[in-house]
Amino acid sequence: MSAPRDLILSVNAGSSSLKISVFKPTHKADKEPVELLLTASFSNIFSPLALFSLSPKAPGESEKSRKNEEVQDVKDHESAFEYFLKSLQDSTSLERDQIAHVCHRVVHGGNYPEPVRISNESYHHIEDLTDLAPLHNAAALSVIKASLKILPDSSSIAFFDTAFHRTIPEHIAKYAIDPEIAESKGLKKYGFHGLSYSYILRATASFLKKDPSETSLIVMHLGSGASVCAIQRGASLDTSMGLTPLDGLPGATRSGGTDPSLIFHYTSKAGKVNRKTAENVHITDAEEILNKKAGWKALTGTTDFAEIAEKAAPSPRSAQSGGRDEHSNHTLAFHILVDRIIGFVGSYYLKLGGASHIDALVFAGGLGEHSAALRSAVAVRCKCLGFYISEDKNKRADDMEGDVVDLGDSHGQEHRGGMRVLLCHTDEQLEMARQCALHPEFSNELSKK
Ligand SMILES: Nc1ncnc2c1ncn2[C@@H]1O[C@H](COP(=O)(O)OP(=O)(O)O)[C@@H](O)[C@H]1O
Ligand SMILES: CC(=O)OP(=O)(O)O
Ligand SMILES: [Mg+2]
Repeated sequence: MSAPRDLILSVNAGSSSLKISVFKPTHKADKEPVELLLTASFSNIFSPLALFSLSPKAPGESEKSRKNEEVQDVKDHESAFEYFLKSLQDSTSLERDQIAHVCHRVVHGGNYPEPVRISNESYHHIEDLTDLAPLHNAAALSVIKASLKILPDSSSIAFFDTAFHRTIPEHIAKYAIDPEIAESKGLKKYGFHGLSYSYILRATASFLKKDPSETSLIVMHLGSGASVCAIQRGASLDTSMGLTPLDGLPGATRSGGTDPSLIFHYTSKAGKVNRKTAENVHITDAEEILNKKAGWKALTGTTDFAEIAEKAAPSPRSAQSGGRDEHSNHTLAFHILVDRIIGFVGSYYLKLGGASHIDALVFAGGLGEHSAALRSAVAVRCKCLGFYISEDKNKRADDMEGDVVDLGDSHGQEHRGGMRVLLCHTDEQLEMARQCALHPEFSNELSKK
């Protein structure tokens, strides 16, 4: 007898990584809707040797299927996905035929308010949005194409980063430009990392024993792409990324927000626009430079933030005093990021109406979850708003259990409005699988055998 077709595969195509998790629905109203069976990831996809890891999570699955290896044949997201499916078949007890749904994280979904099943029409609509998320949508589409080809009996469903931010009010989402042009070209703030913010909202509300619709947070998703979001009573009020994921905070290879005119001056001499030299730099080159050749990689030569945090001096003074010390660029990169983060935290504190309207400040993403030095530097600057952390808890956070960890200094909290400082281990793959298993139409298609 063949195994039931009930597995959910969640695929997250990042700018240089591919994260995949496999889930089984529990079909029980009093339990979490899905159970994790396996996680896999590829990093450094475009480097000569990508790194592949596979970890079984189900109790029955043999430890023998665990892998951590450099792989030769993976050169892009599509080949990484194919390599994963082959490993699933060869090294685990799971079968491809058991996969009912493949959930794809698609960063730019334009005005799609909900997940959509991939059809000719939705595929082409996502393709049209590729220019607005140049590091992401094309990678996701290549994996969608591969799954339609290799898994023709499973359905592919797109889950959008942008959907969470559809509640941002008009006066915050709109730019001060010609309204007709803005409307006809869809030029507005869309916001990203929405699957992560959805997960964090639910997880922190449950931790705080509140209903999500009564929970207000300032959340920092700090990964190789980084953003901040103000969540007011369960709805996105503002976020730091905009029309594209380039705006706001700097990232591993992204500049973050700059003066929009900077692109015209980038290559001209002495900071003056020289039409002759500017002619040689096409506008799409500028987009490529600001997305792929900027950020902390451009400042320091590495995308590894752990190395940057380790080499950065605790105060930015050495970077300001002429760059004499060996690691002044690391110091500069670290403190540029801290400066931009606290700028958004301060702004969102005001937009949310101050301490009595905010439940917590939340750190998440690769840097937010693992860099105690970055959390400490941000928290020191946010103390004046009434956010207190315990340095001891901050240092031990990696060893603390649970998907949400309280970093707070309870003495401070008791005396100032009760705002918490939390760390949340966010999980975009789990968020998609949950939404899929709870969706009336998609859940009906999961075998209950
Ligand atoms: N221990 C650590 N200290 C500081 N930064 C870290 C640590 N571990 C991972 N990171 C950083 O986290 C980033 C990746 O975060 P992640 O949220 O997984 O990003 P993405 O999935 O968007 O690529 C990398 O830039 C990496 O340098
Ligand atoms: C939107 C975005 O920047 O995503 P990521 O952080 O996964 O690169
Ligand atoms: Mg990410």
